Amino acid sequence: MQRVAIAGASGYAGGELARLLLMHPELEIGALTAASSAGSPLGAHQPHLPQLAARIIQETTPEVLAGHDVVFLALPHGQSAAIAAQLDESDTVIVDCGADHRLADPAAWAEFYGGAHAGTWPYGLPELPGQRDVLKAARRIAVPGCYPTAVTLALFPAFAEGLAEPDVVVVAATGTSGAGKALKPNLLGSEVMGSVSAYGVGGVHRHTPEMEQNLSAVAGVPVTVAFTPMLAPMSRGILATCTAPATPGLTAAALRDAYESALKDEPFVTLLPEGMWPATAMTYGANTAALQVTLDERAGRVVAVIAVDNLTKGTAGGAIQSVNLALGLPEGLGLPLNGVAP
Ligand SMILES: NC(=O)C1=CN([C@@H]2O[C@H](COP(=O)(O)OP(=O)(O)OC[C@H]3O[C@@H](n4cnc5c(N)ncnc54)[C@H](OP(=O)(O)O)[C@@H]3O)[C@@H](O)[C@H]2O)C=CC1
Ligand SMILES: CC(=O)N[C@@H](CCC(=O)OP(=O)(O)O)C(=O)O
Repeated sequence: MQRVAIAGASGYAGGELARLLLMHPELEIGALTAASSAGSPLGAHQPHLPQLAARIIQETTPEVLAGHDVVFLALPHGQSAAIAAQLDESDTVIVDCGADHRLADPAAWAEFYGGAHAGTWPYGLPELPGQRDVLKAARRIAVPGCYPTAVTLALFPAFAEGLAEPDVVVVAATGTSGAGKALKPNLLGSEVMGSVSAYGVGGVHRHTPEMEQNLSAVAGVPVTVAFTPMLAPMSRGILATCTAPATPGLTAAALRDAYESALKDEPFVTLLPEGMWPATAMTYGANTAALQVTLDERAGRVVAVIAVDNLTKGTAGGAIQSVNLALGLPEGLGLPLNGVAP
């Protein structure tokens, strides 16, 4: 058994990590830490985890996090880099579920996040071409953002085969848990229920450079992404519609073949049967992405629609998938393939 600490255990990402780790046969939960909730029982914050209800949350300090094989940092942006810099354990796998170590370009960091760029860690998306080999040796892992996970999985097969022009448009709806637990006026139930609203419009959402980074690496040329996120009245889930101009001469059959071939060995990315379209409910609580692709022949565009659970494949499940690789365990160990329905 390898021992695992969760910093940010009172939050949404920390709670999902704990839920999944309780089902993992090779990882056991050690320290559970947070900030304002330190000293209180985990059950007060994660009532869906009765096995851990009596565990007392500790302060997030290097001393408390020391001595674990894996440390998950599910902390607000900026906080994970600060604590990671104090964790001087080269053999420990340190996993940043926040954004601090995702971007390679300091200028993009400065533009979208501001402040000092903490550096870049191996990117925790095993499905990206070549990334499994990187993660097998990793002792630091940057967990992708939830939207970039969805968008990258939806479009990488097209860009890997040169089937789309590098001019992407994404419109994606997310549930409220994406914003974390902190109370925000626009996330009050009375504001969210019965309404879908756009936010972060006009190229300003901080996940834009991360999507561009991933797709540009696959395409081998700079890819621009026009991204419009939306808030939907659901607790979990992302549904992203991703389109790009088709390269001249592309046929629907060639597009389907490319996706089938890119995804045939991917355990967690399901290319749905033709005619079936993704819905967030397909992935609820599962470490899966449900994907469909087609060619809009009239508009000349590749259209990929994808659903993920932002907390599972979009954060905690994806993080554990990468940790499995880093520890030399089977990549899918302990991770749910089946969702919850209805
Ligand atoms: N929610 C999502 O869908 C996704 C989240 N992430 C990332 O995961 C991270 C956590 O997000 P999420 O769980 O949603 O956020 P929450 O607001 O739900 O939880 C934040 C957690 O961090 C703790 N915390 C806050 N400040 C500090 C600090 N200074 N020192 C130590 N602990 C602190 C909080 O403790 P306390 O409650 O005691 O104050 C809480 O446990 C973020 O970086 C986010 O970007 C990534 C992908 C998707
Ligand atoms: C509804 C809502 O606000 N969603 C979040 C989702 C982003 C997220 O959680 O990802 P990281 O914080 O890991 O980058 C947002 O759009 O900012």
